[in-house]
Amino acid sequence: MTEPAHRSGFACFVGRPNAGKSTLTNALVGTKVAITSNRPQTTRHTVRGIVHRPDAQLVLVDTPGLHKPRTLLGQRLNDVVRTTWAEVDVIGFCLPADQRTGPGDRFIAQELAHIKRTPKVAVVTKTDLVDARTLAERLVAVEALGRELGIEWAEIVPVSATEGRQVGLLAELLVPLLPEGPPLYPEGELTDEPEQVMVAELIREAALEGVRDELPHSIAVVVEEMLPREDRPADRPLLDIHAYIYIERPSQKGIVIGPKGRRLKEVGTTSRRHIEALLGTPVYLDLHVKVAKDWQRDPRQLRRLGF
Ligand SMILES: Nc1nc2c(ncn2[C@@H]2O[C@H](COP(=O)(O)OP(=O)(O)OP(=O)(O)O)[C@@H](O)[C@H]2O)c(=O)[nH]1
Repeated sequence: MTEPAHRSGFACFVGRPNAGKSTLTNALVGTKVAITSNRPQTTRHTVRGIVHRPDAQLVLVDTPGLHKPRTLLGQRLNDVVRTTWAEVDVIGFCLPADQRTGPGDRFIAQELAHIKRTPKVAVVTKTDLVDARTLAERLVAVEALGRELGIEWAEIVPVSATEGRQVGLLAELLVPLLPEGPPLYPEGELTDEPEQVMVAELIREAALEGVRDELPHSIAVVVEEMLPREDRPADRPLLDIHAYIYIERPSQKGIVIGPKGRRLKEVGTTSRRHIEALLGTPVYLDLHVKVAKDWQRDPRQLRRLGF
């Protein structure tokens, strides 16, 4: 018997904010690469996780949520999403099991219906949050949504990323939808997102914690420099990271820094812990807060801030 051909390609998960895309990416890849949170719209950059298997390599592209654009930033994000959709080999449409199909899902599904060539897999996420009967109803509703909009689901798969339920099955079902080809990335590589971008995401995540309502979308982070400290013994390395937290108005400074700088200190401690876990090396983190006026509306600033 001949071995089946090796397959490789790209997949992206789409879905309304909080649908569980990042968590699913992490569960498939097995390492924390994308940023998750219990609040919507934390995933701004295209973060790839790579599933290496003997028979296939699946490159996961994690896109930001598609949403009604109100600012230049919103428009850019939507463009990124559509470009990604047209380029991948398979799209996973994530719908949370614990919520009915809403206008947000419908909006995305309508957009998806225009992308004819790419196979679409409906992934019903967070199955651990519902009973069997509700899950069955959701699966039927998802099928009906596809029929109504003229989308032919290649598969409909219920998963729980946090419990690891059916995550392996999802990978099994995605692989045959990929084209035949050799691995696209060397083994061992989890993501091709530059480390600095991931570090910036971790800092941004920590900076937003607890102040999201006051500062929605007003925080951007740029890592200026990441350098190994010189004159350190080989067994005790230290990575110096210098980063700026950008806000839009001077009045927001107080919120980020907090009384007597306590909040900023917390942000530093939390993000340093996450960065150390990500990079596997001790880190010295130097954080500064800067005002970049109306950065969301200024193309030059947006580019500088990585959007
Ligand atoms: N119980 C349960 N919770 C989940 C599961 N998957 C994700 N969640 C939770 O749902 C929330 C949103 O998950 P994310 O993975 O950040 O969702 P997302 O779709 O990437 O969200 P955005 O980045 O906002 O687009 C987080 O609090 C997760 O812990 C799951 O399988 N079961």
